[in-house]
Amino acid sequence: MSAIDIKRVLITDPTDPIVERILSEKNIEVHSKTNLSKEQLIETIKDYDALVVRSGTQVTAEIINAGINLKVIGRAGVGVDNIDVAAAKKKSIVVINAPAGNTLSAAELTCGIILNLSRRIPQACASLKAGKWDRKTYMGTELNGKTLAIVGLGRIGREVAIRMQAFGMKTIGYDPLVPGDVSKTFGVESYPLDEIWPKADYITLHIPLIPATKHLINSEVLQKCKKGVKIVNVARGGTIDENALLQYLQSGHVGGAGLDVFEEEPPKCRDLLEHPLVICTPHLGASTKEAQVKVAEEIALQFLDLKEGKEVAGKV
Ligand SMILES: O=C(O)[C@H](O)COP(=O)(O)O
Repeated sequence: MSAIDIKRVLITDPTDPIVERILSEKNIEVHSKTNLSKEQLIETIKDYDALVVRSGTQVTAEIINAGINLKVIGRAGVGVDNIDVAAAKKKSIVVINAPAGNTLSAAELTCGIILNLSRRIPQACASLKAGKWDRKTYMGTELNGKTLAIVGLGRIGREVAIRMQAFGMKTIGYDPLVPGDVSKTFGVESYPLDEIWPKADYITLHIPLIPATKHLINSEVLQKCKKGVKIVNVARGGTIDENALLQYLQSGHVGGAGLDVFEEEPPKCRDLLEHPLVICTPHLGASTKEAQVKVAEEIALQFLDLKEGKEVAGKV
């Protein structure tokens, strides 16, 4: 790979200061400008040869084409669905992500959501804070002995499996890239998707948003699930058809949903957010101090490698 001359880096989403520290030690100029409007970003980007974003900045073809000096886009995180990778490739702009740094944080949030769904802790807490003493509504269920279906058995899915096994959950899963003998090594029995749905008490998604996964959870799938199934999404919003989910929550077929990500962010689906069986967080999977340091460091070090013409692990 030929060396990429990175001199000026623009950061447009809140990112740990370690990026700036690592890059400025190598005499790379770094400017952090968050909350830019689309127009401001189009105007600003022409002065930079590298861009660092999280999921907040929409790096559209228009932005990429305005980046007349742009050579690299670094995603301080995993998902690159907010970056028009095809438009970048057309202009020979290298896109990299930080594939490993936020794994544990995303897995831990997922486990927390599963526990919260089983006992409705946020709802019970809100009820008590509102002055009620309602022990009846908040009768829960144990996780022990229940089946957790994990769709996507990559880094995060595996960590979720291992942790939830400690609560006595049976873990099953599906991943087209992970054969059954491999998933067995971390205690997950693999099944084709169609066989997963009727077995699961809880379903958690750990998949990217690509055409094949858009609305993976839809009416047809929910119909095949057990009554009372609980759905967790700390991956990408578009993987669930939110209208279908709301309809199945309203009918009582779905017994709960824990959502950290949404088709549109911030979400506009108020009926879904306000449903009493829904617990939700504002895309916080990677929002821990540890994860943010790790992904920021991963991106900065890869920028230095690209500058030296080295191959990098996060090349998309
Ligand atoms: O894809 C990711 O890495 C996560 O969704 C985190 O997104 P964030 O960097 O915007 O928190």
